[in-house]
Amino acid sequence: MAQANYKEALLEAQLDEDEGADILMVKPAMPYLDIIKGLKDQSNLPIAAYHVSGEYAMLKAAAMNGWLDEKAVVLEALMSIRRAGASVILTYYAKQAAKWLQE
Ligand SMILES: NCc1[nH]cc(CCC(=O)O)c1CC(=O)O
Repeated sequence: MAQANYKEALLEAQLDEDEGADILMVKPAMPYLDIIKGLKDQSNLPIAAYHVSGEYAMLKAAAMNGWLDEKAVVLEALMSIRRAGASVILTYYAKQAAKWLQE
């Protein structure tokens, strides 16, 4: 699949749905927020996003260097995935985010 081709991504996902997919998962998540939004608009299936290790590592490394406020930036990143249309987010920040959201 051509990464630059938005229409092809939506078409491939439609074919997956036609073959009986129960969930449509997009990975990695943040470079493909437009695809998440497009799938949300096109399909009634749950849209899942995989916030992959590289996305986690970028945030964690920057936080460890003191370059950003980890809690604020991570919750904003996860919110952007949610706002794009994902109702499921697989992320290595899951346990930490759950704790932050309960504070
Ligand atoms: N295709 C397998 C698969 N499923 C999810 C990931 C990403 C795992 C991660 O980096 O968090 C990978 C490896 C890859 O595509 O490179």
